[in-house]
Amino acid sequence: MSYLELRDIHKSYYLGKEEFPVLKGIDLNFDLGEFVSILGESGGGKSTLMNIIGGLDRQFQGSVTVDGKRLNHSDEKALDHYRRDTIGYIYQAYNLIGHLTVMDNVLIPLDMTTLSKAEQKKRAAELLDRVGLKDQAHKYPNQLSGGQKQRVAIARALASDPKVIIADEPTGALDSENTKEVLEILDGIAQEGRLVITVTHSQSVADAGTRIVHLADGKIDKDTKLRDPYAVTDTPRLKSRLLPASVSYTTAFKHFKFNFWRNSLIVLGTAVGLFAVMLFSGLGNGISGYINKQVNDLVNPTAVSISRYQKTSTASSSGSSKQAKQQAAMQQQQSSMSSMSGSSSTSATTTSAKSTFSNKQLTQLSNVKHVSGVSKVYTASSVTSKYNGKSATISTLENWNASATSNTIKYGHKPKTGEIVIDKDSVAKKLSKNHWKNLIGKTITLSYKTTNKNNKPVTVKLTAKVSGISNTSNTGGMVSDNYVSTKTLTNAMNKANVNAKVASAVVKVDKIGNVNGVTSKINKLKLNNKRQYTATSVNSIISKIQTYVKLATNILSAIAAISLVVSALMIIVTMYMSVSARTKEIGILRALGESKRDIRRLFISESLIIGVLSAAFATVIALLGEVTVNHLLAAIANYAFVQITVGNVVTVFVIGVVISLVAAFLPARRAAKLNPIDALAAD
Ligand SMILES: Nc1ncnc2c1ncn2[C@@H]1O[C@H](COP(=O)(O)OP(=O)(O)OP(=O)(O)O)[C@@H](O)[C@H]1O
Repeated sequence: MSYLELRDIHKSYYLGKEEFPVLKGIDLNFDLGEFVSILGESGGGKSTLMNIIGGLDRQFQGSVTVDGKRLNHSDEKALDHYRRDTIGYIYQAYNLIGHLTVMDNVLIPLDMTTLSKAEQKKRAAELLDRVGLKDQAHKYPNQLSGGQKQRVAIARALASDPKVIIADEPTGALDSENTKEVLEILDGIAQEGRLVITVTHSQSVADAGTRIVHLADGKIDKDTKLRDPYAVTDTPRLKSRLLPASVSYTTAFKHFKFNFWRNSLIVLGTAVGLFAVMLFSGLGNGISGYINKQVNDLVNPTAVSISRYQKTSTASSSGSSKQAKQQAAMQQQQSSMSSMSGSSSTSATTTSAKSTFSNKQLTQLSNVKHVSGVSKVYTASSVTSKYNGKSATISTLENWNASATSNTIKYGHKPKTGEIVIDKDSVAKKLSKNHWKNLIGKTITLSYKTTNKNNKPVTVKLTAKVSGISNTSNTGGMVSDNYVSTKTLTNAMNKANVNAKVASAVVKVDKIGNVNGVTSKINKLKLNNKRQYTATSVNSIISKIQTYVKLATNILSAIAAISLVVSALMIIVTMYMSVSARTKEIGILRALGESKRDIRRLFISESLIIGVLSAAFATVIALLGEVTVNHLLAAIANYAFVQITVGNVVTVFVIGVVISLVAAFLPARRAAKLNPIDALAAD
C-alpha cells in the first residue's frame, strides 16, 4: 500500500451546460521519500490534479486515499485538517502575504501547530536559516528578490512539518542559479522522508527528481522511475491544531496597522458619530442635573405640600407653601399659554370651608407610611412691612415650615421666636436700598388687614427682628420667601381675635426615594368616602421637566445616530474592498489549512478593531469636549453642564461593537464562502 493513492480520478469543467473533461481516469500511487515531477502540455490538467491531491478541489469523481484512509471530500472540516496537517504548498507566483513580514508568513502554518509561541518562532528562524534567509526575517515580501520569495514560500510550506509538499511550477519564475538552489532544497525535503510532487514544463527540472509522471489527454501516458525513493525514517512529527482565535485578532491588527491611514480615516468617521451621541447624552445628564439642583435648592425635596382637594382644580391656590405657590405660578403660566392657543382653562377656586385642616386630617396625614412629620402652614397676605419710615408689601408671609430649606436663607439664620426672614429684592431692598444687609438684627413692624372671628375687619399687627434674608431671584419671580416664626405669627393672629387656621400642610418624607409614593398615597386618601387632599412634591415637577429634557436629548442623540448609519455603511464598503483586495490572501490561508470560520473571524476582528478604536477615540474627544464646554459655560453658572457617565461610555462602546459586527457580517460571510481555488487564482 502506498502513502498516497489516486483511483480513477475524473474531473470536468462546465461552461453553462457544456462539459470540458480535463482528467479522464487517473490512477497513481505515491510513496514517502519520492520526488515526483508531473510533466505535460500546457492546459493538460496538471494544476487541476494538484488541487485534487492537495485537498483544495472537492468537485471530482474518484478517490484519494492517504495513509490508508480515504479522504471524504464532502467533509470540509476534514479537508481543512488534511491541508493543515499533511500538505505544504509551493506556488510559481510565491503567494506570500504582502502585509506580513517574512517571519510572519512562515509563522502562519506554525500557528496551527501545538508548538508554543517561542518554539514556533525558533522553528521559523531555523527554516529561514535553512533556505538562506536568516537576515531577511523582518522584511516584507516586496523587499525581496524572486528567488528569495520562493525560498520564503518553501520555508512556509515546511513550517507545519507536512508529509506531502506540492510544488506547482516552483522554478517557473526563477533564473538558472535560483532554479538549481530550489531543486536542491526540494531534493533535501524528499530526503527527509517526505513526498515531494512538483508540476513542471521543464525536462531538466523533472530530471532532478526520483520519478517523472507524464500527463497527456487527461490520462497518465508515461510513469518513469529515475532512481529509488529516499529511505523513510520514523521521526516524530509536529501535531496540528485549529487556529486559535487570538491569532485571527493579531493578524487582523497587523493588517489594520499595514493600512493605518486608510483605517484611521474610517475610525475618525465612525468616532464623530459616536462622539456626538456621547456628548449629547452627557449634555442631557448635565441639564437634568442642573434643573434638579436648581429646584432642590429652592424647595426641600423631601417635603410634600398638601392643600385641601378642590373638585374644580388640580391644586388649590390656598396652598400657600412654596411648592403650592410654585405650582400655582406654573398653572398660571400654563393657563395663559393655553388661553393664547385658544383653549379654555380651569381656574383654581377656593372655598373657605375647605381651606383649612382639622386635627383629624392632620393625624391622618401623619399616619401615612414614610411620613416623618407634618407641619402646619399659616399664611398672611398683603402684609405691609415698615422700617425707618420706608415700607414694602409682602405678598405672602408664612410661618417657617418644612418646605423651606437652609438653602432658602442666603444671609443670616432661620427665624426663632420673634424673628423674620425677608426676601432680598421684594422687601429688604425696598426697606433699605443700599444697606439691606444691615437689616439683619433690626426690628421691623408688620401689619395686614383681615377679618376676625366675628367677621369684622381688623388689622393684625406684629413686630419681628430680621434674622435672615432670602434670595429668590433665581425663581424668576415665581416665589418670594418671607418667613416668620410660627409662634410669632399665631400669637399676633390670636391677639387680634383672628382665626389662626391651617391654610396648608407640609409633610416630611423620611427618604427622597419615598416622596413619589407618599405623594400619590396622600392624593388617594379619603375621609367619609371623599377625597381630601391634593399633594404636590417638587419631585413630580422635576420629573415632568426631566421627561422633556430626556426627550430633547434622545432626539439629538437619534440625529447623531444617523451619522452612525453612515459609519456602518463606510465600514461595510471598506470591508468589501478589503475582501476583494485580499481574495488571494484568503485563498492562501485556506490552502494552508485555515477554515471558513477562521476567515470569517479574521474579517470580523478587523471590523471590530475599527469599532473599538472608534469608540475609544470618541470617548477621548468627548471627554475633552466635556472639559472644554464646562469651562466655557462656567461663566453662565458654576455647574458641569456636560456630565458623561460610565454608562454613556459603555453604551458608546456597545454601539461601536454592534455597528462593526453588523457591518462586518456580510463581507466576512462572503470572504468565508470564497472557493479557495478561485481565490488563489485572483490577481
Ligand atoms: N475554473 C475553471 N473553469 C473552467 N475551466 C478551467 C478552470 N480551471 C482550469 N480550466 C481549464 O482546465 C484545463 C486544465 O487546466 P490546468 O490549469 O489544470 O492545466 P495545467 O496543465 O496546469 O496548465 P499549465 O501548465 O498551463 O499551467 C485548461 O484547459 C483550463 O482552461
